[in-house]
Amino acid sequence: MKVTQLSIEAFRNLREIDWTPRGGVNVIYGENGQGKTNLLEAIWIFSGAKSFRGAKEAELIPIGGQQAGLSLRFSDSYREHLGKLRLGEKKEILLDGMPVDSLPGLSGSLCCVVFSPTHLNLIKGGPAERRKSLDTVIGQVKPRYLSVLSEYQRLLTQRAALLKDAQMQPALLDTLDIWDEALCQRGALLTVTRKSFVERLTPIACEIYRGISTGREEFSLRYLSSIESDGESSRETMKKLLAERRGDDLRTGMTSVGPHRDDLEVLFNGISARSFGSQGQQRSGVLAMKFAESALIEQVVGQPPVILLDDVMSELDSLRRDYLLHRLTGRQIFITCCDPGQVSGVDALFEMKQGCLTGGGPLG
Ligand SMILES: Nc1ncnc2c1ncn2[C@@H]1O[C@H](COP(=O)(O)OP(=O)(O)OP(=O)(O)O)[C@@H](O)[C@H]1O
Repeated sequence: MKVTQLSIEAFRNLREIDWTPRGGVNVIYGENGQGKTNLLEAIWIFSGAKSFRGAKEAELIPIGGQQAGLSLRFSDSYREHLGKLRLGEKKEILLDGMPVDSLPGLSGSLCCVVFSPTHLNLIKGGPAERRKSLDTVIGQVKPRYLSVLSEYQRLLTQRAALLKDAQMQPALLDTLDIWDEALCQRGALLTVTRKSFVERLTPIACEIYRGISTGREEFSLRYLSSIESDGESSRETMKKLLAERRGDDLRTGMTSVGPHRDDLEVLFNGISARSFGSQGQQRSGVLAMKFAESALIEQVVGQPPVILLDDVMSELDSLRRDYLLHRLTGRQIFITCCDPGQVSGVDALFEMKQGCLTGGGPLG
């Protein structure tokens, strides 16, 4: 996949940008706080995934302004697409001229993998970070997964309200089985999809980890499910566990089993990377996972995703930088950095200064 043109009317601190990137390695350099990450975010938003900085939609609108407006032309192996976004009071999202009701509705058209320093939380942070990361990448290759996820989350909220209300009106408990049935149907589907995704991701991530790490430790990933089933279906197991724990759930007002409680364990030589991994090991582990995502997206959708690398080159030594760029040959890559001298094999160089983008001519 390739981004062929990005036009920005207004987006965060970026204004009136009409940009034609190249097919290979695009480097956007500039001092801190100029708008380099904002530019990557402007591309990423068309993937339909949530902001990789955890930003709310309102934060994308320029401070003091009323609206954000941007459009992106991108192509896959079959055709060119045009996405248009207007955020603010008069929200409008269009894909190839057709209205889309929300940003997640764009999922499945532009596949991107992003890696920024905040992604170190994938190992250091809590389970929610890892679940979100898995959901984001699965959602890109299976947009239907996101609808099931949002139904599941809605059912969880409704079940929590019911558990609470049932303390005052016990008759409401009679309806709990119906909610649990619906919850288990979605919950099992999410669990099975995540597990099989992690099974496919693991060998690729291990191979990449071996390539980028100087250590000899074995890298592995394990999906930890709260509904581990022993032969029976995940749905049956979840139903059984929900029934067993109904007393606890009534007391706490929360649902204690299901994919919202799961985790992705990252291990070095079978030991928790979160608790025992060094900074360098953790960084290499996250990179391996991110690059494995890219390879897996390519396997599933049959074409490579667009790669967004935000400010990560300065954190890597030259051997790792070269290894990664070599692995990414043939893809369109956007790299932001302060010092463009750190990146080799650049196809086009752009400078970001106070929200304005210049350059892109032949490299001197
Ligand atoms: N909604 C907004 N409206 C206007 N300006 C914004 C908005 N959101 C962020 N900014 C500004 O954008 C700038 C940050 O841009 P960005 O994060 O892209 O910087 P950067 O070039 O990637 O910097 P660094 O190298 O430090 O990561 C800051 O000056 C910030 O104040």
